Amino acid sequence: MPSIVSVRGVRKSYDTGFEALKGVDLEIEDGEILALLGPNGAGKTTLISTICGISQQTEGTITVGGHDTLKDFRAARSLIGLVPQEIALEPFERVENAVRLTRGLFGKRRDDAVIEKILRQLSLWDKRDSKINELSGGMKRRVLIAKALSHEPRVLFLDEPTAGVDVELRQDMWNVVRQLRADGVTIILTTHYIEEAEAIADRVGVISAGRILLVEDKDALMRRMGQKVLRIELDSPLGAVPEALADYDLQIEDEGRTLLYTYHTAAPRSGIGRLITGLTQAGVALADVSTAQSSLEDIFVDLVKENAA
Ligand SMILES: Nc1ncnc2c1ncn2[C@@H]1O[C@H](COP(=O)(O)OP(=O)(O)OP(=O)(O)O)[C@@H](O)[C@H]1O
Repeated sequence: MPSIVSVRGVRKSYDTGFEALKGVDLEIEDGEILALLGPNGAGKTTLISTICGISQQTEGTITVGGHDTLKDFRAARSLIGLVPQEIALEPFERVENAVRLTRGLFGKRRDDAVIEKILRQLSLWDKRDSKINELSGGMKRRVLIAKALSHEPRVLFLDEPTAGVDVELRQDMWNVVRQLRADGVTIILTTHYIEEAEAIADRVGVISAGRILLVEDKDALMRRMGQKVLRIELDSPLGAVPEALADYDLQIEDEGRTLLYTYHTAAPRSGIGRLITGLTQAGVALADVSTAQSSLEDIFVDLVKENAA
């Protein structure tokens, strides 16, 4: 898939001298939903602000739709919609007006059909004449998205779209995001919720301490996540894996007292039954058995820890 956003060798130092981005390379594919995961202070907001041209990188280049964000700021920015985390709206403004005004700020001519389409898409059409302070929190978030879409951007950045919202509203937001993607909008969202990335992302990026540690297809990550480790504690130490079990990828640990068997939960058969039978037939006595699942959260935590070390 072609890239809609290219980030190459980007570094960003603030006036304090602190380097928040330490050489970021990232290709965002046209039409994808990319979730950016990272601990507090990782540089997610800095990266988004830099791509959107709100702050300028110290080194490196960024293009959006082929336009350089520094040399060709207006053209690049016109392709981007940004939904901030904080709800910052004029309380007494009416919904439709607020969205129309934002379109005007981008220098786009008035187009009521576009505004209607956006409001309908976000289920705000019935609320178009409501004052913003009369809306629920969820509806206010939808207004923020409508404003970000008012100038028909091709790329939409959502900063923590579901921070602090209840489960039902979260599902609702996910549906909105999926619908926008179906309409051809590329979506980048930052999130602290790993299950959010699992639910809607095509790809997942992990950022920590100003570096991108991983960008990977979500399904590939889920397959990794589907790994389980069966830990078998033995009564007495084992020198080698019994011949009959040579086709199992077994690890011997703890001077022969522990056997580790890694298997995929998605596989039709785990092979555990045959393994236990094989061990018993070979006269190996088991003391205890347990399993542990590696989750996206584990992968994430391990990655971040390794990077900090
Ligand atoms: N204007 C600024 N001046 C100096 N340092 C800053 C500035 N803005 C951010 N930083 C620092 O840069 C680092 C990255 O901040 P950033 O807000 O990009 O992180 P984040 O990943 O978005 O975090 P969070 O998940 O908490 O929102 C932090 O250490 C932060 O303190």
